[in-house]
Amino acid sequence: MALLEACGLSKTYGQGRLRVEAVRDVSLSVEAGEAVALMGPSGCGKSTLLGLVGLTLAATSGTVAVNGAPAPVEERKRARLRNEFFGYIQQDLAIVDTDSVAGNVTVPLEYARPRVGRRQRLRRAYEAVGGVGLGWAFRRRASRLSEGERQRVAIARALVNRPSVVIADEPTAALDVATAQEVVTLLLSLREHGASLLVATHDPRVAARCDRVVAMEDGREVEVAEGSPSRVFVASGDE
Ligand SMILES: Nc1ncnc2c1ncn2[C@@H]1O[C@H](COP(=O)(O)OP(=O)(O)OP(=O)(O)O)[C@@H](O)[C@H]1O
Repeated sequence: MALLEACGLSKTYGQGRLRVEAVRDVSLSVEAGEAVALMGPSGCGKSTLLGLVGLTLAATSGTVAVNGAPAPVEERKRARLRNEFFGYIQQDLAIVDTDSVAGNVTVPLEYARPRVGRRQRLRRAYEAVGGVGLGWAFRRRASRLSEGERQRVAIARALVNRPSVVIADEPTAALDVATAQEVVTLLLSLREHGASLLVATHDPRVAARCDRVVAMEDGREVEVAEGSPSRVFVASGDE
């Protein structure tokens, strides 16, 4: 049984002339401890698919099962599952610049059930921040950090609630090559704790370090030769 299993997912935005079929009949599974890269040209539906699989978007059709059970439809139950099962790294990072690193990283724990007390929240946040090598910046304002450091804050926040699956949207897009490699190493190290990674990326170097590549084009999954992310990248016309 896959940890996460999506079947026949489709998502249509808008209506009439504004109608966009962003994802069309895509199936995808993620096993425990697996890192899966989602590749394809800009606008092919990667972020939308991450939203559907990560239960932050409602599908037009198709199903998502978590640990073999269908994802709940009711919003409160979905929110709870999102908080317990997933960690998210959004494309724009969604870091509150005016808050400290500690303040940003404790956010998922504020919604955790059963409740996690303040002292425990800070302890776990400090552990997560230390785990990404930013212990020294725990009390620092997020706005004072470099782009690579902010990316690490986003990773710490995604990990703080010990998720089973981390969903990352272009986590290396704004980084130089060396920092991007460090960030990927950090993300892949989650597997040592049994967590899985589903990462949308344009970067073949990121995809090459994952266990498996799922390629998309125009909302659909396309065939990819086993273990050849660079071919996908070239075929997608981005290089
Ligand atoms: N909220 C929305 N309303 C209408 N159309 C949308 C919305 N979000 C995305 N789209 C459209 O859906 C299609 C897929 O977008 P999506 O962001 O999922 O692609 P992507 O592969 O992640 O792109 P990128 O790599 O540039 O982030 C695009 O045509 C986009 O313009």
